[in-house]
Amino acid sequence: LLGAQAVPRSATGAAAVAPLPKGPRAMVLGDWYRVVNVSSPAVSPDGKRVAMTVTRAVESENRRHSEVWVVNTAGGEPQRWTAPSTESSTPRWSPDGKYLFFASTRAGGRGNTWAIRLDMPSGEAVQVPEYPTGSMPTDGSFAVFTDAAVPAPQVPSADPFNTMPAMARPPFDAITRPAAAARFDGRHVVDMNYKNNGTGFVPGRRVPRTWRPQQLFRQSVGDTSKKQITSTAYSHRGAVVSPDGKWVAFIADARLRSDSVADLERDSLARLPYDKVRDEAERNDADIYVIDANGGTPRKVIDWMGAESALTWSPDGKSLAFIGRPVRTKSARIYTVSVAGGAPRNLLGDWQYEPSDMDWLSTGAIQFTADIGGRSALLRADLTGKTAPKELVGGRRQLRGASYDAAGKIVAYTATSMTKPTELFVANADGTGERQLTSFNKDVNADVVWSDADRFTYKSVGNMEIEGWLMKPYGYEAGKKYPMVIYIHGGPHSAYGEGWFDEFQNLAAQGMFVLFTNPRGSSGYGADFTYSTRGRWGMEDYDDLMKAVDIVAARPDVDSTRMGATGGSYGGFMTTWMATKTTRFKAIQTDRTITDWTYWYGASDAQGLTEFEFYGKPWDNQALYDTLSPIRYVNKVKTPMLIVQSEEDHRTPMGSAEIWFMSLKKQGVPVELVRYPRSNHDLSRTGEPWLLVDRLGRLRQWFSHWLIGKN
Ligand SMILES: CC(=O)N[C@@H](C)C(=O)N[C@@H](C)C(=O)O
Repeated sequence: LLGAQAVPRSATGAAAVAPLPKGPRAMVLGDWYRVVNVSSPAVSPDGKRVAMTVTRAVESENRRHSEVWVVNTAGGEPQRWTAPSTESSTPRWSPDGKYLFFASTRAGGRGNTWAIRLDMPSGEAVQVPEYPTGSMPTDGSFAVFTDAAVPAPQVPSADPFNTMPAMARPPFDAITRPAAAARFDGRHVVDMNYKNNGTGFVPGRRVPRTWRPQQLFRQSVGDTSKKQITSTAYSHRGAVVSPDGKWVAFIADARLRSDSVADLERDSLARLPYDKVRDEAERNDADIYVIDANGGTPRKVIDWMGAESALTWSPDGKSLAFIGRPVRTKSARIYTVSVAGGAPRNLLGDWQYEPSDMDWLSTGAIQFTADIGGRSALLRADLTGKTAPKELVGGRRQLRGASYDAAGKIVAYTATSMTKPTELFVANADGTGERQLTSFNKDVNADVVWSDADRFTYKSVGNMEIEGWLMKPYGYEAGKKYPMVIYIHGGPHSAYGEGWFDEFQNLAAQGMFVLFTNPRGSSGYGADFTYSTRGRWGMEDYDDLMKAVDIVAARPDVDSTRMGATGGSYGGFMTTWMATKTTRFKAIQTDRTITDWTYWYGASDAQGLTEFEFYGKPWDNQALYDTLSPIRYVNKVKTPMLIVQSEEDHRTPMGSAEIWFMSLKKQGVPVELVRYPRSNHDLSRTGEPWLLVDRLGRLRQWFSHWLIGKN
């Protein structure tokens, strides 16, 4: 009766949790549930407190749980501020200090914005409809936000298909109809975007296509009425109010064309075959505008070629800063421009790295975080643009989510390093006086000896410098030889780095070296590096990976006869590609894999990736789609492979894994396919905890079996 029946179908049942041995010791799978994640720090306007989201796994219930916690910047124990019975996250303080707002799914309210009162004792979270959410002037008297002014079109209540499951209903443009509404529960598809990795299948429209341009609204604090200040056929994006409350800056179509015209033009261009002159040219789809905060006619601030984002006012209200990217293949820069107009100033010059999270502080400084290869740092831009930005907080770690007090004196951020899961830190805004404010992971850190990694760089094809890391096995002893597994990241435009990572720790704990690198194509090294693999996937980036393997295999403590490879998504493509090109690995694991780019193009929710990277659609460039598809060379594979795939992965759908599995089976190559239910492309990151940990266990077992000879 137990057996298959004992496996729960969903995350509802509670299960007993086995106690773990005291440390110091190697990580065991159960430790995964103990690691706490800290995110979304928010410094109070007076700089005295920091609120944050704290997320833990609830092992017995196979779920994660998030709460809002608060800690004094002066130090002391962090306190939980939201109820353990509900999910709460992403806190933010009202500028007047009266409320701590946060997102929550608790029942009995409208929308998901809730607040804790700070100006009087109050036990329960409340909703405050008279306190608007949006961009506020310095005095915090009102907020500006964007919303559609017209309601979404409703399907008539008399629609004969209303009783059907949403995906089964015949979409608006459909020619066919169910023989009987009650007898068809399949999926009827007419539109291109009918599935999405996160949300799953997306029902088609039951009404004609309409446009609902985003308008500017303002709402005063203490008043629930919302005043619409624009009424246009184009959308307003990224709206920000000037510090004095008189103006609103926003981003909109460069010619203020209606959303319908801009969308229809984009749709028809997207149908054309790749054309070098047209598709590689700089485009000006959007520009920056300013409008009176009570409405009127907008004025264009600048005609700037490229895409603008992260619009921010200077504290004196005379200038605007934005992050601009001239074309997709060029690095993003921070620019400032006078509100009166004129040429924007590039503050980063030809600095190699790209900004994110920019703030223009009330002290006048522009600060931002940036990935510097595999680490990240907090930096201050030179407002003249003459010198490279100054690193304020850095080191071999990853910083995220910088948040400042109103005076621009204090900054809080989360940080993680190779052997330290995320915690909250605070420093003076100039980077001095840093202190760690939380130790949520104290107990697990005391029990588990997390493995550290040595960073190295090496020269690869074309003299390109590549960054890599080698993580030592748990219990490493000089003079002994250990197996090694190389990890290959996805994207391909993402990166590994200087942060605690469950996957690396999982294998290092089994007594293996873990090698990871950022081959060309990775993000974090500037756009030239990121896009240097365009049309050449699996070529020089493969060489970059294999050169790292050569370097490590030559070490006296690495057993080059016991090497493995693993990777997910683009890394899944690369592991199958490797399997067709070399037999030097004793075992490979391929995760959320891609083995045929033409199949992937048709089945994935992200065709734009290869349309750009492979210079067109499969029928525009079929030879490239074929040449770069591992399935074309599957007859060369000799290496045992573990394939891990999620049933609801719409990014890298199951077909690639199925054909790989069948091809290896037919050739007698050892292969296992593990298919995870109720999970999508993000199983290894945000999947159900029991399934996620099960996957980590399979990787341990696979490599232990083939590389160590134990299971
Ligand atoms: C853009 C994108 O989703 N690419 C996928 C093929 C991919 O490689 N994703 C990475 C980020 C992953 O690890 O899932």
